[in-house]
Amino acid sequence: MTPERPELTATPRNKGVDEAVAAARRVIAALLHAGDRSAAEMSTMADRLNAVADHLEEHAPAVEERMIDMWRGEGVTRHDPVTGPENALAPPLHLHGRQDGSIEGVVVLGMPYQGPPGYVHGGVSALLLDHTLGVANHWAGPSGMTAELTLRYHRPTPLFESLTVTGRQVSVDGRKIRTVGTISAGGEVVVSAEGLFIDKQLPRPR
Ligand SMILES: CCCCC/C=C\C/C=C\C/C=C\C/C=C\CCCC(=O)SCCNC(=O)CCNC(=O)[C@H](O)C(C)(C)COP(=O)(O)OP(=O)(O)OC[C@H]1O[C@@H](n2cnc3c(N)ncnc32)[C@H](O)[C@@H]1OP(=O)(O)O
Repeated sequence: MTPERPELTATPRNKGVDEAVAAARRVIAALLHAGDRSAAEMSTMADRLNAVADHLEEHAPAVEERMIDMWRGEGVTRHDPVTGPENALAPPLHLHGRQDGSIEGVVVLGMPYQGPPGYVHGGVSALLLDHTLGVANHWAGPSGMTAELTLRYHRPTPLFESLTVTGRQVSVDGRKIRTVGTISAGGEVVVSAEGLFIDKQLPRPR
């Protein structure tokens, strides 16, 4: 039996790379928050962070090997820049399926995602919606690559508040897949999206 709210994105594990990535997200947000107004000694910070990066680079597998890994099994939902618990650029948005065939997730965006003062960058909203529409297609049936993405920004999208992101496949006509989605804040739609996806799968690294 399908659970009532099936998970469509990987649940972050409180260990391994997920745990380190969660810490990296904190560092990114804290650096932006602190800025040069902070009392922290930033050149010491830079040395410490570079030492961490040196260590990681030294122990990382070859890119080709890692790419194969990323596209195997559950890996497909672990590395993307929207939901991926292994990707420090991902807020991350956690998506689940709804009984009506659409999908939904909730996210709070902080300073690293700022565009206009106090509000989310429009390109970040586009990123969230492109990905959510793509996952909505996977959930509903045929999926593909984004050919067109049309956005309407109705109201500024607030930082530091719960945002609900939704996606729903509306039609499939041959290879053409049409999908819609929204971002809402406080129960009001702030961004809406319409996407045209073309049924095409690029080969996975192997
Ligand atoms: C069971 C639940 C499991 C849930 C699992 C959860 C997660 C899923 C797992 C993995 C998730 C991973 C990712 C999914 C999420 C999000 C992904 C984000 C999406 C992207 O980030 S993706 C990158 C950006 N995207 C591109 O990088 C595309 C570049 N582009 C191309 O690669 C080609 O351009 C392509 C392929 C689009 C088409 O090329 P093509 O050669 O295959 O087809 P062709 O050109 O013949 O077009 C066929 C018919 O579409 C019409 N058509 C085409 N383009 C059109 C347009 N723009 N406007 C209007 N009509 C258009 C033609 O007019 C023709 O129409 P007609 O047949 O009527 O003549």
